[in-house]
Amino acid sequence: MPKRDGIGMLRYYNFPIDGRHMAHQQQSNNNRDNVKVFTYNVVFEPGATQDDILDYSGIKRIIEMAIEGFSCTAFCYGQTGSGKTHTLTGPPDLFLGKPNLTDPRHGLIFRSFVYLFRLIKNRKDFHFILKASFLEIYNERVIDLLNPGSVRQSLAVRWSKKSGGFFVENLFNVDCQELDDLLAVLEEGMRNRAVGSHAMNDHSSRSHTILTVHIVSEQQTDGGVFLSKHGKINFVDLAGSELTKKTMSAGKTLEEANNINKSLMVLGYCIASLSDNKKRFGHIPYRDSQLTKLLADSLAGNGVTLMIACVSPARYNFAETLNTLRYASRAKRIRTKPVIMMDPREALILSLKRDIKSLEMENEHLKSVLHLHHELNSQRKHEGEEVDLQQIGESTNLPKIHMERLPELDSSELAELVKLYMQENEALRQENNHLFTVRETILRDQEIVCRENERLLKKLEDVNKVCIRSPVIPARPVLSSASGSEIIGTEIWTNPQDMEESEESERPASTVQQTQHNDGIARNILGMENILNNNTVIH
Ligand SMILES: Nc1ncnc2c1ncn2[C@@H]1O[C@H](COP(=O)(O)OP(=O)(O)OP(=O)(O)O)[C@@H](O)[C@H]1O
Repeated sequence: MPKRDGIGMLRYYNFPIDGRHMAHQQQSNNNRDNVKVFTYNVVFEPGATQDDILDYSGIKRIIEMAIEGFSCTAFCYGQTGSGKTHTLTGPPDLFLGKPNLTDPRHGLIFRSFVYLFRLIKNRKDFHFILKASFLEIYNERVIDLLNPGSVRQSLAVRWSKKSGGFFVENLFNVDCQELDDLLAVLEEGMRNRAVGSHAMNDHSSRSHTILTVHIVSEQQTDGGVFLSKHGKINFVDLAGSELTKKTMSAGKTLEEANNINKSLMVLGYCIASLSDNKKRFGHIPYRDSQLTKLLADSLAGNGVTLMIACVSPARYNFAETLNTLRYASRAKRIRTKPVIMMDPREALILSLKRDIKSLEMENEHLKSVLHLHHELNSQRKHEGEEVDLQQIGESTNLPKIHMERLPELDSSELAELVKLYMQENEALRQENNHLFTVRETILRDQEIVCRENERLLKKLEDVNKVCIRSPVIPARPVLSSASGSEIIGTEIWTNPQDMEESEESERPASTVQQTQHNDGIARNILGMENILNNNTVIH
């Protein structure tokens, strides 16, 4: 059994072959070049149980995402009689009497509800509010399966500017505190949905159904703010595409089949356009059917969608199966950008809170850097060094507000606080930039002085070498009185006649001492410069 979560999934029964085998089987009849290869995230063989579908289809991850605030959808697609309803809800007789909760035939919806409540029970730090609705689209009319009324009045599908999507007006949304409430919604809807029979299925769905569970999760954050996320999960059981010749539909069933096929065709156009990189940003004909209006968000919005393609491997159904396989692999190419749905006011508060926190941190950091410079500055001043640094303002104009108090502020006050922080941080940034520029200049000066020092040291060495080699007549002070080893203002001269003698003769004390004496080297360098430029006579 494959174990990968994914958006595309294939289920078939009765015959042990998958989509790839199907193509190979056909190829023996036709040309070898006609082999069709399709790839899906998971392929379920006939032996797969309902539990396997829950474990390996990826639906568990989808439910977790719905709890985290994403808009999720799981839908079954395929020709009539291929097992869509069986996969989602199990056989229809499950809902006739009192349901047996341990029946292994229960489908994906029932199992997902159990899994959902298990997850919710484990997340004690959240408060959950669950609501469910169940509708069907029958002959392009939207009917509330939880409140169909005696005449099965249809509801209007409208566009919401606020949410930027379509919604069904006056649809019943039932509070579901317990698992039983959700199961009751499922049972009620299954009892009310339109079912008919034709040559290919005794219990054929004559409508598309959408069961939606809205999950609002509330959590108290560190700052005391309550954050709520609005996730949802749609379970969509599409009516099967029908070749009316095969189903031998007539009268009412024929009208139903035409409407089913028409809406599936529009769904096909939408999927084809969305999966084509050139067309996906163009016009998508969502408005051409009620089904695509209500699935628009799942197909291309900010949601996550799991598609389960159901096929019949019988040779008799080859054309329909190939169609479904193509449909599913096209749908697999659609890319959505899932986002967590939050209350806009709470999302604003959360983002402002995040801004304040990061600005506060930046503020602290900038202040500490400035403080460091300030200390350095005072130290230098103390040592008598002249440093031209700007004085640093210790105090700030920011109101000191504790994080716990933030929830009490309304969004305009929060925005004002963010503005103040931004102004203050901008000023601190500028001050810091100035200090860094000064620092850079000082470092550059220091480097120049060092280089100059090195140059002079080298010169000094050269001079010393010459002095050592030359016989030296004792130094005669010419400028101020020279003391000890210092040669400032000392004239050194050599007598050419004494050259030979000089090698044996003792070096003058001043020179010897100077080469051994490294203290006050900087002053010596200055002195030597003087000598080289003015007084020294070297023969
Ligand atoms: N995996 C399966 N294992 C056993 N029986 C199955 C399986 N899939 C489908 N069936 C049986 O096949 C019949 C048709 O299945 P189902 O009604 O689920 O098809 P459908 O795709 O929903 O058809 P329609 O589009 O007409 O509603 C049912 O009797 C169902 O119990």
